Amino acid sequence: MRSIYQFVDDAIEAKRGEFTAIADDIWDHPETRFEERWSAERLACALEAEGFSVERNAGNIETAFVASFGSGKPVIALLGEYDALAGLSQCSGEASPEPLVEDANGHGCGHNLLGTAAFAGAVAVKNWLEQYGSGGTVRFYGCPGEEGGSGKTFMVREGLFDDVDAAVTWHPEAYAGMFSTSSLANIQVAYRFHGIAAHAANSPHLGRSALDAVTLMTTGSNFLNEHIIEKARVHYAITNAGGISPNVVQAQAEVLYLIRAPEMAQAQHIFERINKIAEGAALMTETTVNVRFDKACSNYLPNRQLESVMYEALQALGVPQWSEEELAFAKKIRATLTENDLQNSLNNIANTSNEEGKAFARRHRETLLIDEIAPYAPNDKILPGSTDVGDVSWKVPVAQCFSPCFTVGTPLHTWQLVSQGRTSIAHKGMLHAGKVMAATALQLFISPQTLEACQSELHAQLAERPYQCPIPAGVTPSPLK
Ligand SMILES: Nc1ccc(C(=O)N[C@@H](CCC(=O)O)C(=O)O)cc1
Repeated sequence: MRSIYQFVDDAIEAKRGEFTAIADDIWDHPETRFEERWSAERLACALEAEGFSVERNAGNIETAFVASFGSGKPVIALLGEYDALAGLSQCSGEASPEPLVEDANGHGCGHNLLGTAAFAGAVAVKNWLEQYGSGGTVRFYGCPGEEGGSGKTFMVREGLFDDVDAAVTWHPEAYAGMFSTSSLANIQVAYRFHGIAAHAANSPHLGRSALDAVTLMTTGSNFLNEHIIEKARVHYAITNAGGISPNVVQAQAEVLYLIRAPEMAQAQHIFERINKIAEGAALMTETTVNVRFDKACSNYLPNRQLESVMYEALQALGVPQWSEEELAFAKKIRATLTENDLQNSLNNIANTSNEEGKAFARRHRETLLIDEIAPYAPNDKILPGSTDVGDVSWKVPVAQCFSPCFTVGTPLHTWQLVSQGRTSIAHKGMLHAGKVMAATALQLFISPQTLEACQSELHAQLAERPYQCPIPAGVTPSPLK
């Protein structure tokens, strides 16, 4: 048998055109959380055409689906995302901010690539199972609403991962490496204040302002910020300011909080304190407050066994090489980034490893497109962000890699990222990630001992810290309003 690395490389290269077309199609239809109807259907149909059987509306979530090929154990999952961000519309391949459609959505986190690479990986695994397999199931999980929605946490709560043995995924980045850190747990919760409308000049004494309550609540939580653990973060967005008329006392107003901490228990503790601030604000203003739990996700639990399998695949497969045209475009993008953008991006790269990682980041200060694999070292660091892959990682062993899709220094959630997400640079990184995920998954089919080692590692952790889904029963996925 040829090496599995050669196999996945051939399998994915053979359909390069189809995969890049899907990623571009999803880029062309940017849909925000839980409204990814077009994107989910594009992938679901492509999976059906490849012989997968597709369960749509998985877990009763309209834009979630599970595609399976094969039968029996082990069940290995590839996780794909396809949601976009609001307000980030941008023409592709441009080195200046130019919305494609004013005020429209855009793929500012590269999820058009994320979902498509997982699809490519699933197809390569399926091909291998057909030719060489002796049982087992490969699944593609169509995971909606990662951005602010925690789609996967809902999917975990609905039991969709109950019979899965391990999962792999990735995230587009400026470099090839391992997602070796934890991430922040978070809770998102909406506070809606109800007051009494009144003429703001004639009878303000009869009005009770919900907007005052929001203002006092945010003031209170900003004071709280100094008295919580250092790594926690409390952000908010005022989602309803009570109208646009200053001469009407605002009868309703809403603020959406995002509370983050390294551990879910810490986030829950801060959430309780924020609830008291909300009650205090209502008391001060003689308004009432309604608390709506929106969503939550757990911190990510790295699985060192599975990570080392994936890192081996990454090293065996090598990294994309860049053409003169790609480097020339990257140079133009780099010219739009600040020194602070670059430093922040290099810090993020350094954060995924130890001293070697810092040296790697320093070495790439002038690099436009990285063509070297970042060092990997298990560490206790925390990504300053959250991901709903966290909840999957408490359920089954998970490994995640990064793949180079963007110019070094490109921040996530910016027009520069949207612009690069439909170029040959992004396509190369995406196909590369598909190969790494496929090869990692195949090792688990080939070596039951390896899979068992990954599972023992997780079970040892769960014995000490059992998992509880942080989203209470009854809470349903909420689209961006
Ligand atoms: N490899 C990554 C995974 C997630 C993110 C990220 O930006 N996640 C959002 C998720 C927000 C949420 O969970 O609500 C965030 O942290 O704000 C960034 C890199």
